[in-house]
Amino acid sequence: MHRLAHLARQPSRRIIGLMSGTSLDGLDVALCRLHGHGTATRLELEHFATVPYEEDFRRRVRQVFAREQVSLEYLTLLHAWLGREHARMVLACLHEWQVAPAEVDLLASHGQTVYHAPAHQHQHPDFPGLNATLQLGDADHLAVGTGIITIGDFRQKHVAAGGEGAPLAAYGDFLLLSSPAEERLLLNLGGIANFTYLPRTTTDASSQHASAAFSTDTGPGNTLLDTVVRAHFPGHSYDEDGRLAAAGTVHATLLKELLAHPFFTAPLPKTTGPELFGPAYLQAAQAGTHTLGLPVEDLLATLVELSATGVARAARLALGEQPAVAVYASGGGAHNPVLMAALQRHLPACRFASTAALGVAPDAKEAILFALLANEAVAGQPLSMGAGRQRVPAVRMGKISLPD
Ligand SMILES: Nc1ncnc2c1ncn2[C@@H]1O[C@H](COP(=O)(O)OP(=O)(O)OP(=O)(O)O)[C@@H](O)[C@H]1O
Ligand SMILES: CC(=O)N[C@H]1[C@@H]2OC[C@@H](O2)[C@@H](O)[C@@H]1O[C@H](C)C(=O)O
Repeated sequence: MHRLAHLARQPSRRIIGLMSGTSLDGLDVALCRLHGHGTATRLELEHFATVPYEEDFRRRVRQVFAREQVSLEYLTLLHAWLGREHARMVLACLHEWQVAPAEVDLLASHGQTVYHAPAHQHQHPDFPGLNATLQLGDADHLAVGTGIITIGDFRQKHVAAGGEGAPLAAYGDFLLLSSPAEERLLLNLGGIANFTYLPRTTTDASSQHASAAFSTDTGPGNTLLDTVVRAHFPGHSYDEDGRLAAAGTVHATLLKELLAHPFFTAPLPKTTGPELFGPAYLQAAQAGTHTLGLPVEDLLATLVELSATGVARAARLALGEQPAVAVYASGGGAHNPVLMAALQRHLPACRFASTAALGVAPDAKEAILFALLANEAVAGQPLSMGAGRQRVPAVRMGKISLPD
């Protein structure tokens, strides 16, 4: 605790942010130097790596991932095992980068979301209106395994304060990427797609512009695309550069059926996950439109269109009929030219670029977010954002795990 108090007073901190997302492609590890805190934060990314998950690793996570019913024994074992595995991966990165654990101030661990249950999605009769979310990979294992003080389990505070536990991106995007020059959407195309809306900053009152920033999920990003590729091409996990989708044709009837889900018209902000946008949702829509035998290229083309339409609809809900803002993309889907082209078509008045144009590596952005949140937990203040229904809970997030 003395060490934490000391750290809080330092002008800068060296923090590793960890993110393991819904795509289960690997653990993102971002070693950051953070200067200051709050709106004065400045960040340097010193090192970044994605430690890929082996097939057997993914198999274990999939035993419980987004499943309504699982073995409680398996879940318990996985919680400890993931913490230990993530610690091992962090140590391997540090070894590679020739950085000693003692040279790192904090580890910020998101863990692995295994179930996301916002009230609108679970509708369980025993828990009406209750938002909940569960991340595995216990932070004590990371702290003890690496010797680095670890801040983990960020999402619970957000839920406790009235949010759905996600997206947390608004907190980091607001601190790092707000601009006096332009209105921005920070669009993350992961397994699930989400964006942060950032109005222009005004010169004086940062509190005023903070009042309108918020983030929301928009629907599937890559998750359904990956599901289809895995089912049709064993050993492959995604449609590289959208080549298969580019060769297909959008099936209008299937698209309409997929878009009929009330999630797409629900007010912002909202969150979702593969619990909803998974194989059962796709199968039901295909069965209902007699398209179970659709060629895989057409199916992928339709799902790209679904992801792009989800983003465009949410952008219109946030910004009106003809959004005309700067959009900065990140996440794996930003590497998919077919998806990016569809987005530009849906939002013709927006200017698209990668977050790289803002100095933030697009694959590292979510891991960086957790480093930022840990920095705020230790040295910052709760941040107030959003207005009305879009109010973002004013909280500092994360729990402290000490190595000894
Ligand atoms: N070159 C590429 N072409 C097409 N798709 C790609 C490419 N590179 C990555 N992707 C997609 O990006 C996915 C990984 O994205 P990312 O790592 O952002 O997801 P995540 O962080 O796990 O998800 P989330 O943000 O929902 O938690 C891959 O599974 C794949 O679908
Ligand atoms: C519950 C959960 O893990 N949600 C993730 C997921 O991946 C993308 C999207 O769905 C987003 O809402 C969130 O992650 C990012 C890092 C966030 O909280 O901003």
